[in-house]
Amino acid sequence: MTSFGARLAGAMTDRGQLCVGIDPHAGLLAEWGLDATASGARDFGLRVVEAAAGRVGVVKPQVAFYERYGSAGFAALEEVIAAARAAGLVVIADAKRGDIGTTMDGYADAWLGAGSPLESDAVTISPYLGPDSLRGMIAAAVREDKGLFVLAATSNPEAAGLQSAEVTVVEADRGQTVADWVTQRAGAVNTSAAVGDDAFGPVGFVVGATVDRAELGLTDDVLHRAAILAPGFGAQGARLSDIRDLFGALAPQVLASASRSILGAGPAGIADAIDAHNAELQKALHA
Ligand SMILES: O=C(O)c1cc(=O)[nH]c(=O)n1[C@@H]1O[C@H](COP(=O)(O)O)[C@@H](O)[C@H]1O
Repeated sequence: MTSFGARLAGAMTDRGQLCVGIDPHAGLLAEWGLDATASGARDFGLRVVEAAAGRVGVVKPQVAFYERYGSAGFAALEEVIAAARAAGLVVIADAKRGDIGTTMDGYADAWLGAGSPLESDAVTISPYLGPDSLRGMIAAAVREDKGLFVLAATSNPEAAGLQSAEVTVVEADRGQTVADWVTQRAGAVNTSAAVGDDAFGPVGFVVGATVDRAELGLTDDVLHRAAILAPGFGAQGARLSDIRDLFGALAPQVLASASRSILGAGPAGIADAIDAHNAELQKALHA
């Protein structure tokens, strides 16, 4: 199978750098004329997939909005993921899983395992049990040709206090922020012999578009060969037209993620909203 890094880079080259979030929260379901049930969330997801296919290369279903309906919600999510993958979209399951090593293996099986009902192309994961807790998950991504997006610099303002905190790391010869530590440790595989020389390695990072990377001690070199999932555009205030100012030399690595600013257009307007987001992004990237 082609590596995740190659699949993602191909999707970004062919279809651009916009990632459409699939976030069927209660307010949006009501606006879309759908019930706040697993079946409503399923119909919502399938309609977003239909609009996204051929317009973008990547979608990101928000697992929480399916999980809230229990087993019926997971069945709905399985259908949405399968439909997206069948349509040729790269699927990032936004599950934000994080636990100790052996338990993480279970999450790896669930989200990355070949033939798993929830099999996706990549999953978001949390490193706050320590970056080494991700080791098994990273090994699974390499083995399965799948991807990970590790929370490094999240878009929510209250996270900066934690992610910019300095840690004492025995092997480091300098103080390191939590964000720097996480990206350095988890991203090491991207330049190791274990992976090929595709544009991206298997470990990407979440770096919010609303974040001051310098404050978090995040330098460009630590993100070398990492895909960057950047939420925060649209509803959270960052503008796609500013992508080059926000990300500088990293801009070509950025997957700009937006949910509410697209989904709020409703079922009749979503295709146009995706086109408008794409046009704004393309103009900013290639001006
Ligand atoms: O991992 C994420 O996608 C994520 C990380 C982060 O730092 N901030 C963030 O907002 N997200 C997710 O991105 C989506 C943002 O939605 P909108 O603000 O509506 O575009 C939600 O599904 C969030 O859970």
